[in-house]
Amino acid sequence: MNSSETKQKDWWPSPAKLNLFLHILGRYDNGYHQLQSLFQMLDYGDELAFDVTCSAASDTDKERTEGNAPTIRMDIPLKGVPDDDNLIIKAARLLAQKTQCNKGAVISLNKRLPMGGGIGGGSSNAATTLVALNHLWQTGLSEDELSALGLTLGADVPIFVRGLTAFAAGVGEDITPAPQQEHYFLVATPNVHISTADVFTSPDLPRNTPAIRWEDYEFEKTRNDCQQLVVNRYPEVAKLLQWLVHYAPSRMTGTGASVFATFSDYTLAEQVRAKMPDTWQSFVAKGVNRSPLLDKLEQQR
Ligand SMILES: C[C@](O)(CO)[C@H](O)COP(=O)(O)OP(=O)(O)OC[C@H]1O[C@@H](n2ccc(N)nc2=O)[C@H](O)[C@@H]1O
Ligand SMILES: Nc1ncnc2c1ncn2[C@@H]1O[C@H](COP(=O)(O)OP(=O)(O)OP(=O)(O)O)[C@@H](O)[C@H]1O
Repeated sequence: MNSSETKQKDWWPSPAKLNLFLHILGRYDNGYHQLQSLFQMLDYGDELAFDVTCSAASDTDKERTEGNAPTIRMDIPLKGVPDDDNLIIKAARLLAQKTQCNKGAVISLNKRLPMGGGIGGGSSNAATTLVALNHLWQTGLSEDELSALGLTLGADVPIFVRGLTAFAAGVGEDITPAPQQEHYFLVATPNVHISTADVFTSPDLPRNTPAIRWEDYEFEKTRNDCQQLVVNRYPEVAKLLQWLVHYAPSRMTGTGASVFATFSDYTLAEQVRAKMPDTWQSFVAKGVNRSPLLDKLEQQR
């Protein structure tokens, strides 16, 4: 893609998140876990652009299903993720189906976030798709309706639809906005793939952390209940945490593999990043209380 094409697109932010802590309180009958977590929105992430189509799919379009089904497809398929499995396409199809919308979309993705990193890439992409297409297709769903729809795609989708730094309980859908001091985070990802489902099905995972009251939250008094298991299984995550903790308070996010270190100063975070071995992918971002997706939506109205 050349730079003039990039400029013409109207990009919608799809920010990353961090789990500043993640406690596992128990397990529901359906196998999902009862969590408590603090989701911190970041001012850094992927971007999505939507080329809305109003007519039926062309005869040559492989995406054409039956009758006059609209085209919903990626402009360029995400590497390793067929459109049928891509959460962006799943979200768009779900919205079209739910609202009986007869418009389509060709969707471009500027992928910056490491996939399967515990920073919410796919879930955030799904949420941005729901929010943006609900606006562009004028399908008129409320934030509550979009969140409920998002939950069927993944536990983290509702928090990205809401777009606020927040405490989350239940499987992640019971959200209480919780503005935090806006720190800078050095986020680093070792070159290992960790399956969220594998971590959650491990017999070694602790599942009995007592509930905390939100008003009692302090970073130092909390932890990520998945971290020890991941550190034991993945020496690269252990090595990265040992390296980071030397500079700042550090912890794993989600089920890994990404970890974050917290700084009050941007320059300091970048200085530490500059010292980091190249084998670890990394970025520095600001923790924000309001997601850039909400700002984008507001600009459109
Ligand atoms: C743990 C977190 O990373 C915290 O941000 C997320 O809640 C996981 O969110 P996600 O990747 O969107 O999760 P989903 O796609 O809904 O589920 C992936 C897998 O994680 C497990 N899972 C997820 C969320 C949850 N509360 N309990 C679970 O047990 C389930 O085994 C599920 O098969
Ligand atoms: N649009 C998408 N972006 C990234 N991954 C996607 C997307 N659609 C489907 N996936 C699949 O989802 C898997 C998990 O990716 P994702 O980046 O969402 O994980 P994660 O960062 O661990 O998320 P979370 O923090 O919500 O657990 C990928 O390995 C990929 O196969």
